[in-house]
Amino acid sequence: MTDKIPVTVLTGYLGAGKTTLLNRILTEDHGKRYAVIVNEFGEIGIDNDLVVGADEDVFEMNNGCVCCTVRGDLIRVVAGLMKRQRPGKPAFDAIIVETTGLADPGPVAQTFFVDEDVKAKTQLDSVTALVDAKHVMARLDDSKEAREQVAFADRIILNKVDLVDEAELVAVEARLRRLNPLAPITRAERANVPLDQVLGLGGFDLGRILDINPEFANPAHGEHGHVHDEHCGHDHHDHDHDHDHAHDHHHGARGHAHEDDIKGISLSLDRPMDGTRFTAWLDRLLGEQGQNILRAKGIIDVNGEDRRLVFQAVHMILEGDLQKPWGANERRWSRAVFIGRELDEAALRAGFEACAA
Ligand SMILES: Nc1nc2c(ncn2[C@@H]2O[C@H](COP(=O)(O)OP(=O)(O)OP(=O)(O)O)[C@@H](O)[C@H]2O)c(=O)[nH]1
Repeated sequence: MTDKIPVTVLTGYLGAGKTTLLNRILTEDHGKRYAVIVNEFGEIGIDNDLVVGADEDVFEMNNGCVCCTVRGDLIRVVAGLMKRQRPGKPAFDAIIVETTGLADPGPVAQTFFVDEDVKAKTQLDSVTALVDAKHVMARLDDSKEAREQVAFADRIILNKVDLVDEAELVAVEARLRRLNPLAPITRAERANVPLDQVLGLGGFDLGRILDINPEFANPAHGEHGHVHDEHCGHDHHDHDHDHDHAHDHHHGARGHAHEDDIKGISLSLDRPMDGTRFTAWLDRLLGEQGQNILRAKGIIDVNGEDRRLVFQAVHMILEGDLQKPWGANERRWSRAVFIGRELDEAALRAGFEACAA
């Protein structure tokens, strides 16, 4: 045993159930204090508000895409966490990092091996991948990131088993197994896995990852604490920069391995919305364009309603409910993010704004 703080990385494609699992972890009666780091695709923080009991222990990193920028941010956030103390011990028992659904978890995991300071104080416990049983086959076909997430995992949670039949589950499991022969696969509904199958595993297998990528634990340019990978063609000299949005969207031209055809569109409105009109618009939108909408979610200020309307969609599957009331001094506003292919931003914005009450 070491006194290093264990870190669990939750990965999995958009909408697979990472936040659902996170909320399960945070609400279980375990007497532990977790620091949660959420990295979200899109500019408006939504995940932060969807994590239960979201308070000062949730740290958000909103970046348009995931590469060296996020690792620099991650190092800063983790280093900041390590400085906090409870009497005689660190402020947290463990750290959980929820990566964006579009991220290759490799660079995130790498952070815990290449930065000396982080390495000295933390221990990567495991990388757990959530898999959406209904949509994963299509994603494994068309998304390199989805394949990497599965290949990289120490444990795979095959979630949403309620949405498919047994034959399909068996087929999915066979395919996951081909991508990752070693990680145990646990079936789950609403991420209902026993927590001892996710936390405290001591499961991150560096040897296995070095088989896949021998360069994994080496700083790419051989510098002390260098955290960038060989794909990064940017000018790296400043690890202390804040969010470096400036280079977020140029990877395509540099051959960066992101899914450049996928776009995240953030919408917001400071006036209340007409609930009926908004729901009808969203239903119609998902009906017509659900194939292209990988993920949508939002928090809506509904006219005449004290509670916030929270909606979530993965392709055509939509869930929504009224959640906690707006606080007396809280800014009441509606915000939503749509992530997908071939989305018409102007039309989405116009449709959204037309729902104003
Ligand atoms: N039917 C069904 N829906 C589920 C299950 N698990 C999660 N969901 C729903 O799937 C949607 C996405 O779940 P999240 O936990 O937000 O997924 P995520 O991976 O955090 O999503 P991103 O952060 O956007 O990538 C939500 O509407 C959940 O309620 C499940 O086992 N079955």
